Amino acid sequence: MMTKKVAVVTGSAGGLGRGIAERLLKDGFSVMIHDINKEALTKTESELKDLGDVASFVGDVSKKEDQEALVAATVEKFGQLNVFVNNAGVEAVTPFMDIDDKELERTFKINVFGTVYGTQAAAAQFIKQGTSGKIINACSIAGHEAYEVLGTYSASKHAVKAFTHVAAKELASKHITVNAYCPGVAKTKMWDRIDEEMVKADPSLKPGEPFAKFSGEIALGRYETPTDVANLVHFLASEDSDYITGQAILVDGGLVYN
Ligand SMILES: NC(=O)c1ccc[n+]([C@@H]2O[C@H](COP(=O)([O-])OP(=O)(O)OC[C@H]3O[C@@H](n4cnc5c(N)ncnc54)[C@H](O)[C@@H]3O)[C@@H](O)[C@H]2O)c1
Ligand SMILES: CC(=O)[C@H](C)O
Repeated sequence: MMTKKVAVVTGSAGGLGRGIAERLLKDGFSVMIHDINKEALTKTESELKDLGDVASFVGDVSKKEDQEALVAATVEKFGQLNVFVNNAGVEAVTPFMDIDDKELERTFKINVFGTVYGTQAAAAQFIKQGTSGKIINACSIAGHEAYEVLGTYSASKHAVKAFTHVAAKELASKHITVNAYCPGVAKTKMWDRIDEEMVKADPSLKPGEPFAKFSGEIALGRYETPTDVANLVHFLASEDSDYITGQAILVDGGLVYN
């Protein structure tokens, strides 16, 4: 009997992470969903359980010990680890001159330190198992371009892209691939908050206008859904992507071209 492959998706109580977890369950993975928000995570786990083998783990990606415990709990529950999706992330919306220590620390601790800790914990497990493995990071169009009032966030996603390249180079000899998905504009709770903060930063804007302006520039004429992102992560988690590593792939409907 073939053993089922096992995936972890961080920050998957809602938004893009939940969409990714759903898709990987449909693909036949056993999936450990994970989030800092226990209540939302428990609800999501019960909603996903009919799709396949799902379990949940509450943790904070910015804490190295939590990331290690997440991998340990996954292996204890499902016997191995094959795919680790560093999806959890937070936004920061502030005019450049007002960026402060608190914002820099929070954003970098979650988006950058979290990705590094998750990658280290997953790679250590793949090496211990003596198997190949796939690490898949959440980057963004903001990791390719830089956007006004999104300076801290853009810088954090550029750092995620750089760590994706470096980890891919260093881990290739262990048959571990490291890639990133770079979504454009998806209507999740993150964009609800970005919209609200952009309106606060520029009172000439009305609620909904920042989202409409960003998504209005998408060549394919509609904003992104979690399914659009999950379709790419499905590919990056599959054997079809075995010869791809170190890439930060845009999945944005035609918004950023590089
Ligand atoms: N929504 C977009 O348009 C968009 C575009 C590009 C990239 N992204 C990236 O995709 C990822 C998911 O975005 P989303 O829109 O679904 O966000 P979201 O805010 O809707 O969901 C993020 C989830 O991560 C969890 N989380 C936050 N901090 C955490 C922590 N410290 N530890 C564990 N979990 C934590 C939240 O509780 C939440 O459930 C993020 O990395 C984001 O930067 C989103
Ligand atoms: C939230 C995000 O990464 C882009 C700017 O939509």
